[in-house]
Amino acid sequence: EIAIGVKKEVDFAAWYTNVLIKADMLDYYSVSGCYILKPWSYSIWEQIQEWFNARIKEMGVENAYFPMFVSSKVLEREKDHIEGFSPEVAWVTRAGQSDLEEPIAIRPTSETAMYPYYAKWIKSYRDLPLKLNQWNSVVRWEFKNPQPFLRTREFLWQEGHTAHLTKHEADQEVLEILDLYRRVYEDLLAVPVITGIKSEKEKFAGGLYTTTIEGFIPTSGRGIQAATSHCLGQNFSRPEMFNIVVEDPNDPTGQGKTYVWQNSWGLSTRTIGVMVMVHGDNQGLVLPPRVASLQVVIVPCGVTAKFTDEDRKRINDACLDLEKTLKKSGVRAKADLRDGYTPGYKFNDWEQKGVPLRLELGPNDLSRSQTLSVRRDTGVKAPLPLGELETAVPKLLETIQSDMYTRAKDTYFSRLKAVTKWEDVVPTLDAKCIVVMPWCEVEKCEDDIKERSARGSEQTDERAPSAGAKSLAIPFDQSRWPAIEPGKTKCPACGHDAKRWTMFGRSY
Ligand SMILES: O=C1CCCN[C@@H]1CCCn1cnc2cc(F)c(Cl)cc2c1=O
Ligand SMILES: [Mg+2]
Repeated sequence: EIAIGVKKEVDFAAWYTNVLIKADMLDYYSVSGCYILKPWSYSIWEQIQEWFNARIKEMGVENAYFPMFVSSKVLEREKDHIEGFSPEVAWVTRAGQSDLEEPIAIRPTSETAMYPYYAKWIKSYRDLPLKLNQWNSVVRWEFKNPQPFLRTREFLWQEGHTAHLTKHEADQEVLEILDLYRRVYEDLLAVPVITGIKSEKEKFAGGLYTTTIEGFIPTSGRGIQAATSHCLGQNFSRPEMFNIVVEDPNDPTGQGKTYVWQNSWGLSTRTIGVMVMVHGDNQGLVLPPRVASLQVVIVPCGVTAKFTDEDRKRINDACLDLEKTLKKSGVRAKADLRDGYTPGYKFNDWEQKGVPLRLELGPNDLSRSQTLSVRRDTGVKAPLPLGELETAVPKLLETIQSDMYTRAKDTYFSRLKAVTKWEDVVPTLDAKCIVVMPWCEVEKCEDDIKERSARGSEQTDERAPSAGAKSLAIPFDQSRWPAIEPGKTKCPACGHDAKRWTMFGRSY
């Protein structure tokens, strides 16, 4: 039976929320747009945190904590930084019965909370580089319909904010962090991403450039910005902004000053939503073993009513032995000895929760001193000799991890369509694919593409118009597509000279 009650390809939005509820990942909360992260999903965030935290510390980044409150005069420090964002800023206006003198913003991101203090603390080039990170939550009072993990009014993330003496140093770190983000998705979550740079229109307006990892959700055919690493340039350190300036040791006169070069980078619990959408199926969640809080569940089988109590005990003890053996070899395993539930019920329960591997153990298995393994990702069953579990199970988990990644990567790449003729754009988007175009990189052209690619815009029939395509990224790796011949290859949208292959698509 369809455990989730609705098929993924039939009603994706309903499937998504059903999976999250049935897998006990979250619960709805009394404030709309907010969700409770239950242990089954929070443990995934903890795995990501542990992995990422260790690696940024190796880079010399230190964790700190700034207050969540930002005074209005500080937040509005630079009009154009927050223009466009201000409708989503949440404000504290009252405490108890009394109104506050000045409303206080709840941080939507921490640049304006942190950088006045960067200016205070950075007095000499010897104070550089300053590399601080925060694990916190931010609030953005979005009005578009919320989606758990993907668009919520409060979300958990990390936000790194660094200051450097030179652009070169900042440029290097931007890419180093971006590669860590790529690895969080590809190595931990088995989710493929494409690294690249954002167009001028799509970048963080307050920065110099934005690098990004772009995910892809095959079921909806939409791209999704999976994490970003911005170089802010000197935009936030210049005098009109936070005036973060040091003497320049590289200046031959010895009198020179330089504004510091800054980066900021963020990865959020959106990671979890992407992982659910990419790997989940009609039985529910499918967890990559690397981040599964439970990697192996052991279920006693074949124990029927006619069995004596000591038979039942013999099987249960054997399951407990398996659990102990696996735990000793570093596998997160658990024997499900719950009374009153049939094996079938337990199978369904753990399949919905996405546990990567099930080991069934019945009297026949015991007599052959083997256990029947069942993979969650493919359903493939294979007997494993009890004596070889310490090596066979970790190996099988690694195989599951890499197979999940390979399958997702093959799907992603099969949906990247090189398009050189405008008439192929909308059909490609409608086929739930991403358009990769030799693009001119002119912002006006980008606006046109978005407008002209909104389905139902050019055709006469007013079918439900769907959002146009926006540029997702200019991939760093251009070698996947035929070389663009400067002055020869033309942009399919406007006919100007194309510069680089660029991904366009509908997106979250
Ligand atoms: O994306 C990241 C990584 C982590 C640190 N921050 C940057 C830029 C954040 C842009 N951004 C994003 N959303 C915002 C919402 C707001 F209400 C206000 Cl006032 C500002 C912003 C805003 O600057
Ligand atoms: Mg936003």
